[in-house]
Amino acid sequence: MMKPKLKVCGLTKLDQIQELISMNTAFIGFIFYEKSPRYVLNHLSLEDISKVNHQGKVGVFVNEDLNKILETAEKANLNFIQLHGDESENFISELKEKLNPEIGIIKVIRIGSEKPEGASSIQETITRQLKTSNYLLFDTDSKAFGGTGKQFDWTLLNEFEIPLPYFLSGGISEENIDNIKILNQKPFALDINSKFELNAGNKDLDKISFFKAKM
Ligand SMILES: O=C(O)c1ccccc1N[C@@H]1O[C@H](COP(=O)(O)O)[C@@H](O)[C@H]1O
Repeated sequence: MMKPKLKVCGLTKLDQIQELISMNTAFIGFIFYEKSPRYVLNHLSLEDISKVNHQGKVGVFVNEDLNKILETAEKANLNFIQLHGDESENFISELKEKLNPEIGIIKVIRIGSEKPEGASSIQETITRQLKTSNYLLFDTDSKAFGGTGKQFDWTLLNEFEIPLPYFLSGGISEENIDNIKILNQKPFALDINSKFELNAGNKDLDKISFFKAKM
């Protein structure tokens, strides 16, 4: 089995970013959602982010204006756009058309406590992303959209045909990570966030390093 890559999301401190890069973290995530307690522009400028020398810089957006995403991607020199809201396929198509083709698109599918009939509509949503997205990311549904530290029922993923590599997210921690063995299709990457913080946006690097070694 291929070992999943690691994404650490919700970064706000340059020293922690450099440390994560030196630990060979594959993806580093910046939240561009003003309502998030990890809103990166309260801590760093677009120029600061643009100067971070890494090929896995992910910008997380929630129902953001298309031009704003394009502008942020260019100014912060992002490598991936994570769409964490209710972005339609038309929106993602238009974004793909206008975005630098070297930037990958990660579409988030938020999963709640679905009834069986909900599962078929999730499958349709998953299948539709094939045309426009490069990756999927499964996270727990919530009013805050993400960063809640809550896990969804991972067994649901075994009911879906997942045609793209995917990031597994939503309350991942050292306590639940062993359960990925139940997944038929293994994640391309694990996305960790609030379970590895001293406070919002301030990561516990020792805890991350321990987790990485255990992965
Ligand atoms: O972290 C946030 O504050 C956030 C806000 C809005 C959308 C996404 C957000 N973060 C993403 O949430 C998931 C899961 O985080 P957690 O492990 O449950 O804390 C992760 O993909 C972040 O990119």
